[in-house]
Amino acid sequence: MSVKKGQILNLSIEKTIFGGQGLCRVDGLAVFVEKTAPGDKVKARIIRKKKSFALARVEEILEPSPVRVQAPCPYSGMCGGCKWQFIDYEKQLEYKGQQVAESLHHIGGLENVPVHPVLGSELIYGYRNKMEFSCSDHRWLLPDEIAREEEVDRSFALGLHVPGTFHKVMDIEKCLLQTEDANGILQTVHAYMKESPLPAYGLKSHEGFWRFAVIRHSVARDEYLVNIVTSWEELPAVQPLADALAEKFPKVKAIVNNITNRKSGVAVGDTEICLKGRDYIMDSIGPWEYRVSANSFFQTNTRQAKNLYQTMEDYADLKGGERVLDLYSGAGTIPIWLSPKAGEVLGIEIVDVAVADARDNCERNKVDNCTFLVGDILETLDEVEHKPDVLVIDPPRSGMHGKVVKKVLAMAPPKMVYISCNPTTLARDLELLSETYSVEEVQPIDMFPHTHHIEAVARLVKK
Ligand SMILES: C[S@@+](CC[C@H](N)C(=O)[O-])C[C@H]1O[C@@H](n2cnc3c(N)ncnc32)[C@H](O)[C@@H]1O
Repeated sequence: MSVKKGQILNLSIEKTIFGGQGLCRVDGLAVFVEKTAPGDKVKARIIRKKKSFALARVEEILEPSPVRVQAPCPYSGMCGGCKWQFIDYEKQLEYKGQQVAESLHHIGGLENVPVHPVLGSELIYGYRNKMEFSCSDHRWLLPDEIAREEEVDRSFALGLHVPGTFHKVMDIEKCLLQTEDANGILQTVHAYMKESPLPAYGLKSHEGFWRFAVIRHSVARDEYLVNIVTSWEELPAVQPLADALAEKFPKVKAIVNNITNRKSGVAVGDTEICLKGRDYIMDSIGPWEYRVSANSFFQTNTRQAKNLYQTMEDYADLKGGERVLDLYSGAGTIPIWLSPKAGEVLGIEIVDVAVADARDNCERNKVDNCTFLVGDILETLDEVEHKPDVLVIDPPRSGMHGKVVKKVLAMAPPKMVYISCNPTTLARDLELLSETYSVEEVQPIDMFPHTHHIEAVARLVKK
């Protein structure tokens, strides 16, 4: 049977793929079906047909999979924040483990790499220490809102994006991935911005004032940082919001205003103004205290970050006195974590504020064997004078630049630990590194319950 666009088919979902969709085959053709779980039997419409695959949308669930559970969030199924709430958590872990193993095999061509069972997250709701909410001058309506469209004010939204879209923002009252207090903060910011005479940013027109509200929580101290991102500086508009937040929420210890007129949908300002209290919060991972500024990277699941760093330390297997190089070092969390056993650790990071945090964090923790270089790894790697004994790599989702991989291979450290938040780029990079390194084992760690995202730590040894 040849599959055609518009056709309605009865499908049995076999598995999930990276990206979170369900997969089944129709006469050998891969059909990806959104919002389904393995074991689902669905009636679905083909919405796109390509030579090697098709996409289908569910019209009706004929028989739900036994792995389905009731999703507690009212936005589940519509919001891009987390798409897997309707799948039992133990099964999510199983699927994520399979995806890591299959990426290594299919993308990296790496066979027989031991992939350990996924380490689950202690908290599966309220686990995120940072949420970024987008403003929009056009509220995207949910199905039940479409029915009463006239009653809904469509001129403002503060919330999360519809999956895969840059301009469709759903208005979010609360997000179950953050704390209750953070939801209270979100509602106060929402009410203030909506009432403000200044307009929300238009994601198509690129005009408007209010751009993002970023809420950061310190698990160790139970304190909050709120970052209000605007298109231009206008203190009379933002200062009353900061004052109101500080008065209503004593746990809010830091409020900043990032200002950017860039069109990119990134909540980072070209300038930052401290509106109230500090311009950072303090958090801990394990025994270490870390200062975290609005624009510094910090692992978003603080409790699980401890397991991530413990795995990284186990894989680095320092015997004492080694020279360690940490690429993509953020706020210095990994160098400080390894500092008691290492001889010296050099971190490289592109964001200068994060490096300032890293240096401050060394002082606070009385660590004196870590140094940092600010810059793009691609160029800054050339400034590294001494060959490291151990290399730790923790790049963004896009993985390492091909030229960085070449430089790493030329450096040829005896051991490497690669931490990745994207199994596909992990597999790609490990394949390139496997020229000289054997991948001994991989430990997937779930930092992001209810999403398809999965962190993985790989141990590499020079052949
Ligand atoms: C996944 S985070 C890891 C941070 C840190 N290792 C941690 O555990 O918190 C990746 C970091 O790489 C930095 N980064 C991204 N591209 C970079 C580049 N080309 N050169 C240097 N650093 C980069 C980001 O700013 C971010 O801090």
